[in-house]
Amino acid sequence: MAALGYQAEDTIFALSTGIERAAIAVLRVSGAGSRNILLQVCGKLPVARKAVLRKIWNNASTQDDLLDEALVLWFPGPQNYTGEDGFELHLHAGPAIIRAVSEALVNAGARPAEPGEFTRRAFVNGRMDLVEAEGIADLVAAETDGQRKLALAQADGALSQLYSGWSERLKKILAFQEALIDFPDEDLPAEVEEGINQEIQKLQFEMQQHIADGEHGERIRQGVVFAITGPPNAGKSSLLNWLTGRDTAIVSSKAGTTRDALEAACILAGIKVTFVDTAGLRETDDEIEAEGVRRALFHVKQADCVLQMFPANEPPDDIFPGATLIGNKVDIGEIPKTILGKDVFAISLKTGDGLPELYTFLQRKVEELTAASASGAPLLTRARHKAGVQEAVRCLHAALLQDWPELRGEELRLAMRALGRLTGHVGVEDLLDTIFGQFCIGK
Ligand SMILES: Nc1nc2c(ncn2[C@@H]2O[C@H](COP(=O)(O)OP(=O)(O)OP(=O)(O)O)[C@@H](O)[C@H]2O)c(=O)[nH]1
Ligand SMILES: [K+]
Ligand SMILES: [Mg+2]
Repeated sequence: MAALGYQAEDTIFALSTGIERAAIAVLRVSGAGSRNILLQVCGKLPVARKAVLRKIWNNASTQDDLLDEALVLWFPGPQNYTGEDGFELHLHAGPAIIRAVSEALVNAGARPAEPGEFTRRAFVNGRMDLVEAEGIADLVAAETDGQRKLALAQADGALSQLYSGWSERLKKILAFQEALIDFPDEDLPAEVEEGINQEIQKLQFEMQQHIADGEHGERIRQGVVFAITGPPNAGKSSLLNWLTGRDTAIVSSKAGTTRDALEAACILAGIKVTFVDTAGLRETDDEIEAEGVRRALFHVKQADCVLQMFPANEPPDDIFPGATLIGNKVDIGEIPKTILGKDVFAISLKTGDGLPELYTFLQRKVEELTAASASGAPLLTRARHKAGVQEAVRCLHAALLQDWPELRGEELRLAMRALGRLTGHVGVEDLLDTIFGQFCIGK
């Protein structure tokens, strides 16, 4: 496993609870020096994994400088989060107490942890793989139910099992492939080679399926984006404000009110949804408005879903690909039921007509965009995973095209390597800083 010589032997500590006002603050310590440090600040080692009330001293042996009375938990390694000896102090959460106890820990030989250092140690000590560690980072950052569920499954190893299952199968294929290389003149049944091909194709198919479902996982993790577009005065800003329950955008009867793209987010069907209100689309000589229109079109292109609005009596001639049509101001004029064969939602942001139906539709749309995979397999959640699985698919494809058994074996090994990098089982030293740098301090 990767060596982290410059820091692995240090004993680290961090405040694991938030810095807002609270009743209790947890200081967490991990590393080989934990036992001695704990003895120095509280005198006697508590029973493992049992919360015990103890006085915390700057130096327990001389009993000078009482700092707090706290719950102490002693977690000897390796059966704990980081795999090293460690302990927790559940202090009264006053800033002066936290500062004084932190200083006592430094006096005793610990140093403050870097962001993600606890989890990085857990990885280095084989307590979890990289995909699980990323799941922990996502779990801590989760704001919506969708993000929480996805992260929990990942931290729990569901995605890792999928990837390591593929690795295991590749290992078997490779073993058969080696047999073909080592015993070219033996009478290995023709089914062996045929079987290898079939198994490679099957793996390739499953991986491609996983990549195809991956958009859903990334949307759950990062949220779904809806762009609101249409001509000036369609009521786009009114819709943004209504959907998010906030007065984000200026609404006025002056056409061309909105220039910049405005974003506001809310939670819909357990998913973070960002609505982008944009400048009304029209030909204009005004330089600033023209830039607004250019940006509007950019957002329409980027969005997961486009809400194309128009005011009563002004039905559009063109429809953006895949857009949902919304006719507003049904209170003052006619709105066609369909345009170019597409259904139209008739609403009024003034009277509230049609809004419950639109809201239900948007919830369904979000569910559709983030639905679990048809096979029930865990979803891919990050670009890093996508790149790794894509690389493995490319290698399997190359293996299938390769007639030379030795070269075919090499492609299979490269595919295994791509999967190994995902979970962190091979060659990931250069990735570690990127991955663990995203964590907060204390995790
Ligand atoms: N009668 C009626 N007026 C509405 C309705 N919805 C919005 N309005 C009015 O229409 C005008 C334009 O609304 P906005 O929300 O600013 O429209 P917009 O599409 O954002 O306009 P731009 O930013 O200029 O492109 C405002 O005066 C709103 O009060 C509606 O359902 N019925
Ligand atoms: K307007
Ligand atoms: Mg507007």
